[in-house]
Amino acid sequence: MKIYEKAPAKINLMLDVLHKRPDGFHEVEMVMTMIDLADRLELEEQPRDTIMITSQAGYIPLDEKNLAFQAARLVKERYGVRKGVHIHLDKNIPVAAGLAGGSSDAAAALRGLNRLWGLNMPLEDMLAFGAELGSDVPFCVTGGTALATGRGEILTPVSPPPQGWAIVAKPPINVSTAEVYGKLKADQIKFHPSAKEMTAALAKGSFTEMCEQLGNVLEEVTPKLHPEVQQLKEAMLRLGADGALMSGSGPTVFGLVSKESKVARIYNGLRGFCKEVYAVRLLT
Ligand SMILES: C[C@](O)(CO)[C@H](O)COP(=O)(O)OP(=O)(O)OC[C@H]1O[C@@H](n2ccc(N)nc2=O)[C@H](O)[C@@H]1O
Ligand SMILES: Nc1ncnc2c1ncn2[C@@H]1O[C@H](COP(=O)(O)OP(=O)(O)OP(=O)(O)O)[C@@H](O)[C@H]1O
Repeated sequence: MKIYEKAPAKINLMLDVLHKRPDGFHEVEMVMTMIDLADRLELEEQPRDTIMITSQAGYIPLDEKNLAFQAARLVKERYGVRKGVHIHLDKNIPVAAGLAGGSSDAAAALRGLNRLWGLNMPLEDMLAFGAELGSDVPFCVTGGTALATGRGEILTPVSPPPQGWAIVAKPPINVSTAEVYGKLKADQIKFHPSAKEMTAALAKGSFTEMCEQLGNVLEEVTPKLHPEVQQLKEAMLRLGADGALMSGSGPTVFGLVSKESKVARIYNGLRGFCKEVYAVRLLT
């Protein structure tokens, strides 16, 4: 039997850091939502009790470093499953981009294995396993639109964004999330975006107010290391995006537009700058 699971990418509509915690993680307030850009997982039982990961993408680890492998290993250990699985990852989400590609694959693996092995895993277990795998994984388990607090694993559902489009562009540079958080001076943040105002804008269904409330304190770090990030953001706005922001720790920048008629101009304008550009719907 084969099972298919979709693993959508996330964007951070806002990301604030409150302080650095004694455990080294940062206490955050983020509003995250999913976009219609997704990896596809194909899960199939194996005759042997092993976990095998394959992918058409040549540039991701396929061993125990892969987050989908780690998800499968965790489920097997905790639920005492003595069966093997082959997970094929059809990667579409750019890697190390700030779009939670690996985290979403891990979450989709948890959902898929629950079905493949008929485990009836309670949601709390999936969320707890997700939190062991990475800060973004619990949100990827539930999907939708949520306020994420703690180190990102405490989730409160909020209203989805109004209908609209995201133009997503990843410059050809690699960014380490740990390095970006490491370089942030949490006590010297110049401007804190507001989770409260963002969730209020979403509750109103106002595209304009959602765009006004976009903000990410990690923009104090990544664009200083890589000026292309700021240039891309400015290009998005110049080409007519209603709002633009770096997602997560970057380097991906997304621009938001409510009108489909504006999408092509921004998409085509950015293709000159950047090879990896996508125009996708916000998932509502
Ligand atoms: C930047 C975001 O993607 C925004 O959604 C997340 O905050 C990061 O989520 P993630 O990639 O799943 O992060 P993890 O794999 O848990 O952590 C990677 C590294 O980022 C740093 N980290 C992560 C989350 C957090 N709240 N504080 C941190 O300081 C830590 O140094 C950690 O070792
Ligand atoms: N299934 C996977 N897909 C992509 N990368 C993976 C996967 N599993 C492990 N990795 C590793 O994780 C690293 C980060 O990739 P990923 O695409 O998850 O980053 P990201 O989009 O910045 O995530 P986040 O937004 O959660 O910080 C990659 O360099 C890669 O080596």
